[in-house]
Amino acid sequence: MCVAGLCRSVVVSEIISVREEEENSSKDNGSWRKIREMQGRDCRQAFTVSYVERGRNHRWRCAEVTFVCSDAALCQRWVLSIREQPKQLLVYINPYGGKKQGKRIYEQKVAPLFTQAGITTQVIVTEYANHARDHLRADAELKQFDGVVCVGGDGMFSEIIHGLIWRTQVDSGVNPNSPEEALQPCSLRIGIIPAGSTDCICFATVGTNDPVTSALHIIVGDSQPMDACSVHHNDTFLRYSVSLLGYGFFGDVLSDSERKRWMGPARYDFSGLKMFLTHHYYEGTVSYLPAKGIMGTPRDEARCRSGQHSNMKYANECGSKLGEDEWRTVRGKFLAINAASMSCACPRTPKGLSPAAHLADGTTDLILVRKCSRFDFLRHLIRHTSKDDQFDLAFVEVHRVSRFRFMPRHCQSDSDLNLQEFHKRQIFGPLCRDHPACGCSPHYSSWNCDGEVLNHTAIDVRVHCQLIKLFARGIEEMTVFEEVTNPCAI
Ligand SMILES: CCCCCCCCCCCCC/C=C/[C@@H](O)[C@H](COP(=O)(O)O)NC(=O)CCCCC
Ligand SMILES: Nc1ncnc2c1ncn2[C@@H]1O[C@H](COP(=O)(O)OP(=O)(O)O)[C@@H](O)[C@H]1O
Ligand SMILES: [Ca+2]
Repeated sequence: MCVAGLCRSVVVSEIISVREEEENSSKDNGSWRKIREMQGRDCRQAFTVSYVERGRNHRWRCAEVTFVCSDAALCQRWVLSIREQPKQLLVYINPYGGKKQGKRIYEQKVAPLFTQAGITTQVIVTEYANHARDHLRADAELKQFDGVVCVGGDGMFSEIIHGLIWRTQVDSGVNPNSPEEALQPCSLRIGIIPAGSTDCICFATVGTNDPVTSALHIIVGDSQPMDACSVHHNDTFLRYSVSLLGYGFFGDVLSDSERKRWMGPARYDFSGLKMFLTHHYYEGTVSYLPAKGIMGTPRDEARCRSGQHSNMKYANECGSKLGEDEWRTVRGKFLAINAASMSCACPRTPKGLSPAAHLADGTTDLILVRKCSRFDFLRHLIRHTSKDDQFDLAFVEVHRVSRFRFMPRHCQSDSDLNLQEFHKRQIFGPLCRDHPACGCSPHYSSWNCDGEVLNHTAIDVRVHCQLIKLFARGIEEMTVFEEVTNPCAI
């Protein structure tokens, strides 16, 4: 089918909207006359298709093409051809995330696209922390929605999954508090409109932090399954994590930066530099269950890409219980203990904390950075921003695991303490009890759990394969184009 003499085609699954052109419409600015001149008098039907056009760096934009034909039935089939797209969405906006632009970004860039695509919305601008989580847990009439949209950063996304996962378990009679329970996957998809400080979950699942691109992934109804870890302390549920669980460096950066929220996203640079200079290390024991039956390792060259590895469920996942004897243990002094359940790519590190990690394979990559010199730690950090392998250093080890535990050194009673209580005690005592005057490392760091500080240090982490779904498709290989469907052929 030709437009202005050019043969054009559109990928059916990337149609945003289709509208019939009315011949006598008041909006007709002579286009029908032009269509007739070029296509002949037989052309009685025309329709305009809005579709996804790819730009640079995984960005999507909306483009339009008008098709003409003589056959009304063909035209109708096109109008009905849009595949399952969401029709009703529940939108939560965090007005205080990132640079406080969430509301403006949604109203100016996203809402008009939803309207064009015929999507209706219920919009809730949050009024306090955990507003969205609590609304999803108890109040939201979820049956009427095809998905939930989160406008904010990783912390806001974390609220949404906590609400949704909890609600799904309670509705299906699963005890969300038990670390041994197989959790019920959430059926509603979540869309992320990036409006936070790091926005790593959006970047690692879409390839860019661009609100329009994210809105278009929602409109075309993309679906990307994603793993989530449950974090427990002594059989008490603490939180879920989908991206980074970090103790030591990333935990300290987060807790320091929370006191500097007024700085906006720059707080992470400030606290990052401060914590790098402080150079604290922490002692403890990490035990882990290596992932079984896996098809890759954290040292692979291959990346998690759309339609390839991102949807691989490894044999170990969701699966057979591994015996207690298969646990491995590492004791030592660590600058950082990180678990990356996805690459954790973000503008700070476009390849990510664990570049070969997969979104939906039922595993997390456990990265142990042992105590080393400041210079060596800097080498490790800088490698996140270059082609060099950040794991190819003597003091770094990385394991693909399905479960892990951490126990800080020092007395059991300390590690059982709620961290707030522990920090209170520290105010009245020296940081290091062994060497009161030396100013060396404190005993405990805290865990950075997708950008939220955890109150306990001793934790038990289990990966739940494909527990949630996003309106995304993973990062596309730049050279790969999907099969193109010519409208003449439908
Ligand atoms: C000298 C060059 C140093 C380069 C360091 C590169 C390493 C950066 C890794 C960043 C990993 C980010 C993982 C994502 C974490 C987010 O969940 C969390 C909260 O995000 P948000 O809610 O949007 O604010 N962000 C962080 O914890 C920030 C870590 C920044 C560390 C410098
Ligand atoms: N209305 C609100 N007022 C204050 N805090 C909020 C509000 N809505 C959400 N939050 C909290 O703000 C924190 C940070 O949100 P996020 O969107 O991740 O921004 P950032 O990326 O800048 O950290 C989250 O912990 C979330 O629970
Ligand atoms: Ca994973």
